[in-house]
Amino acid sequence: MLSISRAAYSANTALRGSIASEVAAQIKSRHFSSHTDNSWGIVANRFVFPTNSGKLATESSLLPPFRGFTSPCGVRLTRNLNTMAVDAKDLKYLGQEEAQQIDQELFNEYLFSVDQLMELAGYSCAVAIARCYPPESLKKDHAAVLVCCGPGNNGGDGLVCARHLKLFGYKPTLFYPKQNNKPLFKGLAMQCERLDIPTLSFFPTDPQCIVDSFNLVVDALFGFSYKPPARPEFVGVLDSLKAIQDRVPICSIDVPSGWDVEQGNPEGIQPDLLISLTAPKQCATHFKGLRHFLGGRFIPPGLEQKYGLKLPPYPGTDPVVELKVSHAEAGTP
Ligand SMILES: NC(=O)C1=CN([C@@H]2O[C@H](COP(=O)(O)OP(=O)(O)OC[C@H]3O[C@@H](n4cnc5c(N)ncnc54)[C@H](O)[C@@H]3O)[C@@H](O)[C@H]2O)[C@H](O)CC1
Ligand SMILES: [K+]
Repeated sequence: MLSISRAAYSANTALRGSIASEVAAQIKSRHFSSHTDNSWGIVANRFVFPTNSGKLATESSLLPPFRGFTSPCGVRLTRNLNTMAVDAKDLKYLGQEEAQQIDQELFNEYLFSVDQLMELAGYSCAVAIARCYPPESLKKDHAAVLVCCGPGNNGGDGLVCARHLKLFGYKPTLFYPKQNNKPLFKGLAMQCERLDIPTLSFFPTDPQCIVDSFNLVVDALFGFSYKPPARPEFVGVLDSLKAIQDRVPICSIDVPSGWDVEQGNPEGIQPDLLISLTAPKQCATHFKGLRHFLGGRFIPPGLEQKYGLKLPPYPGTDPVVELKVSHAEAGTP
């Protein structure tokens, strides 16, 4: 076991080189034990560099780099071929203030607790991810997935999602740099820890480490309360996600992180999968990825009518409904 901090990692080129060459040489596993990383202000339980059992699948050994049809992790994604996908044209696309109003009304008028809605939201995200990227189709390290969680409720959805992904047979790892101290969040983080979900204590500065280790990145950094520009402590992470997005698909929860909730962000990350919660936000009209789901099946009909949400019917008992993605329509809510 080896202790490592972010500073040590950055300063130690030999260590970085050894991590990279580990992948090339298909070395079996590497573990980093508990430590405190003050530069992020967090205590991470441990860092585990995912193990590679058997032959490591590299991009070139798997597939041609066809973004838009086949993801580099070997999963075939289809667009608009899913007959269950519904036309999103009738849906209402929410602005930031309206999304926050609905949220407050759910808590104050309908007396839901945050825990309840977060559980349903995070669960629906895990279901949508499993539909698009079944664990058995992911080649790297037993379906290894990196779940990046922010400080707000979007991050809480990510923690719940990570827990369900683990129960679905994935191998999630958390990156949760600014941990929320509220009891709800501490509980969610502890549940992940008890499920043996490790937490990265720093974000690898070498994008290749992420590419080699993870099949997918779940983006739960910021949701509908984000206000650009990103504060300095998150700029590096958002840049790293941009650097790897053509090689490791990003699945964004509710809002692609770093996007203005209404205007989007053409320079920002471009997820392959977007899971909107409650109702899509206006920025979803700028989504250029492959598949778009609606989740968070908890809106009472009275609230749906009051805000004119025109939600599509969810199939059967499903917690998610797939929305058609039509890039010709992007920009017209
Ligand atoms: N009704 C629903 O649909 C539900 C949705 N859920 C999820 O909750 C988020 C919204 O959560 P909220 O806590 O209001 O905000 P965020 O998570 O988006 O982020 C707030 C967090 O981020 C910090 N922040 C804001 N701007 C910046 C910036 N420019 N740089 C750095 N940090 C920033 C801010 O200080 C806060 O700490 C919604 O999207 C859904 O995912 C619920 O889980 C269930 C109900
Ligand atoms: K997000």
